[in-house]
Amino acid sequence: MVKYDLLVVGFGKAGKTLAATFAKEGKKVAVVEESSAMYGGTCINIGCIPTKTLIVAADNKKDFTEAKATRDAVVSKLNAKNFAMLDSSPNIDVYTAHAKFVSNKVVEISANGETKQLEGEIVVINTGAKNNVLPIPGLTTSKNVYDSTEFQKLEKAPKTLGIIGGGNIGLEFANLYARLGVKVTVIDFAPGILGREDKDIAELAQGYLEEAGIEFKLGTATKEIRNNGELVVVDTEKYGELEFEAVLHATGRRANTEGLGLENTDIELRPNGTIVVDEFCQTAVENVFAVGDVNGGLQFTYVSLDDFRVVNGYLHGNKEYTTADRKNVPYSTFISPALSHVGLHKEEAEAAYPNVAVASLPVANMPRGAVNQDPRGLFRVTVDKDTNLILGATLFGKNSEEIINLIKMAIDNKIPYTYIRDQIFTHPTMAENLNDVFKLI
Ligand SMILES: Cc1cc2nc3c(=O)[nH]c(=O)nc-3n(C[C@H](O)[C@H](O)[C@H](O)COP(=O)(O)OP(=O)(O)OC[C@H]3O[C@@H](n4cnc5c(N)ncnc54)[C@H](O)[C@@H]3O)c2cc1C
Ligand SMILES: NC(=O)c1ccc[n+]([C@@H]2O[C@H](COP(=O)([O-])OP(=O)(O)OC[C@H]3O[C@@H](n4cnc5c(N)ncnc54)[C@H](O)[C@@H]3O)[C@@H](O)[C@H]2O)c1
Repeated sequence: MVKYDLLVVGFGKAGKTLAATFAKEGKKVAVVEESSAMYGGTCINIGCIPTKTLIVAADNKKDFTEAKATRDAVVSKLNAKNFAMLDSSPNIDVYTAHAKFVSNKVVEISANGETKQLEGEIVVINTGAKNNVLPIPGLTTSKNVYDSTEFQKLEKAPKTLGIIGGGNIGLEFANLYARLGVKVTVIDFAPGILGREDKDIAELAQGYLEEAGIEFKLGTATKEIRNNGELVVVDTEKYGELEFEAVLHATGRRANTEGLGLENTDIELRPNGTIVVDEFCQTAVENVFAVGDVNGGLQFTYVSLDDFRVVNGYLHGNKEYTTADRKNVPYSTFISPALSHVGLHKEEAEAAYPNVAVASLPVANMPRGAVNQDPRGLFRVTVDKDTNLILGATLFGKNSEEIINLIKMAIDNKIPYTYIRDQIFTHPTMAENLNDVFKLI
């Protein structure tokens, strides 16, 4: 048995940051990662970074082969950098092996036929999530059907692509592949895409995606998937049989707790496989934490990083910040243009506050829209007129993934909308239009 001050299971965002922090303080740390292809976790290797690299490459008019080569180069560089960041520390042992709990604070690791037990005074579970596999007959047995991880390995783009699931992953890949010249069809059982957004904004987004050549087959279940030679047939309830060269399925991601041996511990699981934690990300076992996607919170890299802040504070005697204090988490969907949101949506705000003002400004009216030669999109802000505080914003337009963070800061710090309305911004920028949209309140 090898003993450590901190044992991290899974090389995710929160865990690797805790490992580096504790090692700097002279603590003995182990990090167990089951695959060398995953040093740095999902975001670096199969998630945010490779997909956004592909999107930028396509924006820069690279073809599929060039875009894929750029993606692969960025991923291998960051994978190596992440490994080196931990491995170069004399206080960290990185084990490339599958970890399985044998008791509350002991995991067994096995690699290359060798088995070892590691014990942590503090244990952090950061095993992330994996692609959900729906029980559709033929989904796992048909040729040319991929999840988002396998799909990124293709060396050649299909001519026609069916995407089952029009969520974040589905829409980002749909827009990307349409730009690369692929005929894309999105199939979803929801009646509309982007269901949590204001209806008119979701419809606007769908319109832009359709202009990009994407077809939508919504409000339908998929009965079966099978092959017709090399082609994939998706048999849908509402639209009958649809045929594609390849199919991507992206219908959510499930916590990675299967095969982790948690039945040998007192750690509790929810029915959907996520780990039950308190507001410090602590499991039912003292000093055993679960962070990132595996604990059932929002599945974003920056939420995993925020779990790090919570656990790190707790372990250093600062219990001021908990997950219950985490509010106004912004998000962006990287379609073209990017769709970003923070705080309440229009209807939520109107239901919660008696005196709400909502203002919208089309990108077509913005000087930077003309400069960018891209008039698509809309900025919408929602304000409580009784206090002048901002309740929410949807920024749909180029670079909104950057600007949305400004609004989050304003909401968190209770900066009244009048401040942003009258603030000096650089020109010509997308951000300066916050002056004008708040002027409409
Ligand atoms: C295609 C795609 C695009 C995405 N785009 C974005 C985006 O733009 N922005 C954003 O914020 N989020 C995005 N996400 C979500 C984001 O990637 C995840 O929320 C985030 O990476 C989760 O990090 P984590 O800390 O939970 O762990 P992860 O980074 O998932 O790390 C978990 C690690 O644990 C390892 N592991 C699992 N089980 C074991 C075991 N038993 N033993 C040893 N190791 C194990 C895994 O191999 C993995 O490396 C995207 C996800 C995908 C799939
Ligand atoms: N830009 C980003 O920040 C970003 C990008 C990609 C992924 N992510 C994260 O990864 C998570 C997983 O992404 P995702 O796209 O897999 O999940 P998702 O929850 O965003 O979307 C899943 C989609 O699948 C659909 N669906 C479910 N069952 C279906 C069925 N039987 N047939 C057809 N459609 C069905 C749902 O209606 C939904 O539209 C996201 O929730 C997000 O947290 C974030």
